[in-house]
Amino acid sequence: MQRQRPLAEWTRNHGGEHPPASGTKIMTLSISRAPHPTRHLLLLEILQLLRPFWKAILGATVAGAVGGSAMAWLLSIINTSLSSSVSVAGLVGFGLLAVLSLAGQALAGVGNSMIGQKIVARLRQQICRRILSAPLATVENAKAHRLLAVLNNDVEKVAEFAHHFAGYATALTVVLGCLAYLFLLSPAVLAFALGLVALGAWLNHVAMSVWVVRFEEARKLEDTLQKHYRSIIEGAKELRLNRTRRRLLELQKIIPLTERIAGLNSRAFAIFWAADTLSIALLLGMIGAILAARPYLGIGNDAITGFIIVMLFAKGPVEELAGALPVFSQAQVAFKRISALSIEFRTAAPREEACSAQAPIFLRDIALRGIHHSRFPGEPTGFALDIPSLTIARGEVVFIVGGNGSGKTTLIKLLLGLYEPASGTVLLDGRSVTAEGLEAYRQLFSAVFAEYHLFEDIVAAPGALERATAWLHRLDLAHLVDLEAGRFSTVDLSTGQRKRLALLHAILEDRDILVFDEWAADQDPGYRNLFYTTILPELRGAGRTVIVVSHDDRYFDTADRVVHMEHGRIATIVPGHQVRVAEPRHLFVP
Ligand SMILES: Nc1ncnc2c1ncn2[C@@H]1O[C@H](COP(=O)(O)OP(=O)(O)OP(=O)(O)O)[C@@H](O)[C@H]1O
Repeated sequence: MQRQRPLAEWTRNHGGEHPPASGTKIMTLSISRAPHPTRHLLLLEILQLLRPFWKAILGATVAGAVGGSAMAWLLSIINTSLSSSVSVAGLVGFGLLAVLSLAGQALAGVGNSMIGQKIVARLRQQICRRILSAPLATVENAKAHRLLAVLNNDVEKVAEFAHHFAGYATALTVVLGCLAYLFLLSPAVLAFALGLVALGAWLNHVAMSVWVVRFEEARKLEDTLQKHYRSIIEGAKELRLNRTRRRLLELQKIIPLTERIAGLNSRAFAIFWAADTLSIALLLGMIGAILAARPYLGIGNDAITGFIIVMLFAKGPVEELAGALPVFSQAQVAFKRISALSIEFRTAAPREEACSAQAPIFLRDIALRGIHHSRFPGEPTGFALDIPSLTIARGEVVFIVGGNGSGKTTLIKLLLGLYEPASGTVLLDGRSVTAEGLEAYRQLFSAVFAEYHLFEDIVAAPGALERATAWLHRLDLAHLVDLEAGRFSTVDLSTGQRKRLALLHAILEDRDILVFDEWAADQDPGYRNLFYTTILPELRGAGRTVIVVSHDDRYFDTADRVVHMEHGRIATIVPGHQVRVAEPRHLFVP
């Protein structure tokens, strides 16, 4: 693999855009620091999210505006009817305007709630897509608890805002309609009302700038809380065995942290309620002041009663809008977090459609040349892997061995094209694997990692499902697991049994190269023996190339070659017997 240009440089030159889909050789970036989403990038993210819905947004806005204006007109009819008798035409007008106002608001409400929900769905899809297409190192470095906090917590906050958005939008159109009516009534009265609105807005703005800081602080702590959640679920066994650890986690971590988050949120809401009460006090004060100053203002009675009707009518929607502010602030904080993650995961990898999903033809060998890889680039200490040259021939069974932390797993992740090296190349049949070819290159492999995930669905080569039942018998799983509509009936099994099911997944995929990272470590002696002395030779016999990370020195002689790793380097390669490449065929039915 050849590193062409780092993502940071690309992003600098192209304003954070995706690189062109094809014709470029830009590789994915293995390590990316969490970027701070600038206003520009945030705006870009928001616009990208809204773009597909602009017609619906426009329609809902027009419906809302019509509904709000009709409401204002309605208020004018009510006001004039208070001082004079109502004609039949006036009553008909009242009815029509009421229908128009309600229809406009209902349409705006339905439209906005649909748009809100679609935006949330899109947001969820976009984050998942970005995580799915990001370089493995970015996912690993982002840490699971942080990703989960964004996926669960932040998206929910945005969803909550989206859920209420229709109500807010309707309230806003009613308030705007009321202001329009005040203008018709008397520009002087409108000026009063606008002064009031401006004062209220300023008050809320000041309060918001204080409470947003609290919300942001609380949100930061939620990441750590997610980590503790994982500890209490994943560490359930250990925590039950160690009372001191359990008490420490609960008393010194979870309780203080949750209290702190609650305290920050409560203070934020207290500020909101103070600002809200002050705004209502302002409104009532203004009505009182107008009533008191009526004789001196030179404004007609109509205008005064109209003003009071409008103010009292608009109080409800105004309160609703004010109540939306903390929800909006929380959604804003959450959206910033989502965007930061989204931008961090916006990879310079070629777009999906530009990549071939077809595995290339594998004729001769895969190789690493001049590879240097460091887990945390730029840091002088820390693990680094240096592989000047390593070639694995088709049909070979190669063991990668060495002490803990010597770099075996890192080496296979480089061979699989999962990590991008800082320098050096991965070669397939002598040709370097480019960024565009990487996706296809990875389809050559099936792997069972030491830290693997067991999927229930079987995504197998055509015809492989028939072989699955036979393999379930062979691996002594048939009495526990069934095949149901292309999936395993259960994956809730013992550690060794789960690993055997993972092996079955790899075999059913029928790929050219199989990689097993300490597969036999959890197996009983019988299955360990079966793996090394029967399954590996069978795979070799079926023309497969097999790479095995192993600590089982008893079985090293079953390999064609043993690559010995030490401190991120190849210490020795012990040659085995002559490799005889078998004709590829489907993996057999046992
Ligand atoms: N999750 C991690 N976070 C930080 N550094 C890591 C992590 N995993 C591995 N490393 C670093 O990478 C080095 C190589 O790890 P690697 O997993 O490749 O070793 P290994 O030979 O497969 O070890 P083992 O036999 O224990 O599985 C380690 O020595 C460690 O410094």
